[in-house]
Amino acid sequence: MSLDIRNLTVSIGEKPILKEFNLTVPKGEVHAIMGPNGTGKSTLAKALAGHEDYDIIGGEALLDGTNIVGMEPDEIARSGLFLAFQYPAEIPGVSIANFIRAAVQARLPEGENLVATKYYKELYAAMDQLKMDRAFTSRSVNDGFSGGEKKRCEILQMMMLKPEYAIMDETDSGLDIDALRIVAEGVNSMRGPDRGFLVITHYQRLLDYIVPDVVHVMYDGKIVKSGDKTLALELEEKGYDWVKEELAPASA
Ligand SMILES: Nc1ncnc2c1ncn2[C@@H]1O[C@H](COP(=O)(O)OP(=O)(O)OP(=O)(O)O)[C@@H](O)[C@H]1O
Repeated sequence: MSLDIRNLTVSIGEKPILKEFNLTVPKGEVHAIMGPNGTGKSTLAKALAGHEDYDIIGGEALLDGTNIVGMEPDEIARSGLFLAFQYPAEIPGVSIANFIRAAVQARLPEGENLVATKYYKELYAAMDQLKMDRAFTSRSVNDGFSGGEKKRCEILQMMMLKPEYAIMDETDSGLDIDALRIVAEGVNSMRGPDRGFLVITHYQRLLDYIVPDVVHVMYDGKIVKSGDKTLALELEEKGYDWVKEELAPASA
């Protein structure tokens, strides 16, 4: 059981961004992707989530064997893939409680109804874990939230939806040190044999808290190097130039 991305080629307008991209994240593992700005990390996340601006012109993305390429975003979410956005959208007029409730309901088998008392009990427990004030439940999704509050709200959604696979796009950006730890604990509490994570980050520090099984380096629309968690430390220390030099030693 895995999220299996095979030869995925994605363009924005005429510009190719992902070029025959390959990656497998088995259930039970946490994979991290690092890489210089503009190499296509967010493009990967958004293309997998079915964002309309990204044209998938080749390849497939198999979620436990089912190809999600071409599916609508809500169908992809119902299939068990969750994306925590780098820049979460604001949804004025829709409360967090109602938004998450509708999303959780949509993932239930047809004919099954969410029991309100059970839902709120779980919601409050997750909010307590993330140290979110309960007053947030009645606020509109992300409307006027600080950067860190938006990221906590994303993790709250993930904890309630319990996806099979979660992609986190720079969830650590904008978090203060305490919030980083709390968010990481939220993620760690969800780690297990039935779930896979893909964590996109620029900073090794996040990976001290969410310890990855595999670290990948993405460059120019492809994974160009993979290793264990020590690769992140090496990147932090040496930057990306040595990886680029390894790719093109003749021109270095
Ligand atoms: N909607 C868009 N329209 C045009 N170009 C885009 C669009 N979205 C992304 N791009 C371009 O695609 C390339 C890859 O962007 P992407 O956001 O995937 O990179 P990234 O690796 O996530 O970068 P960062 O580390 O800075 O977040 C960039 O050159 C970017 O300018």
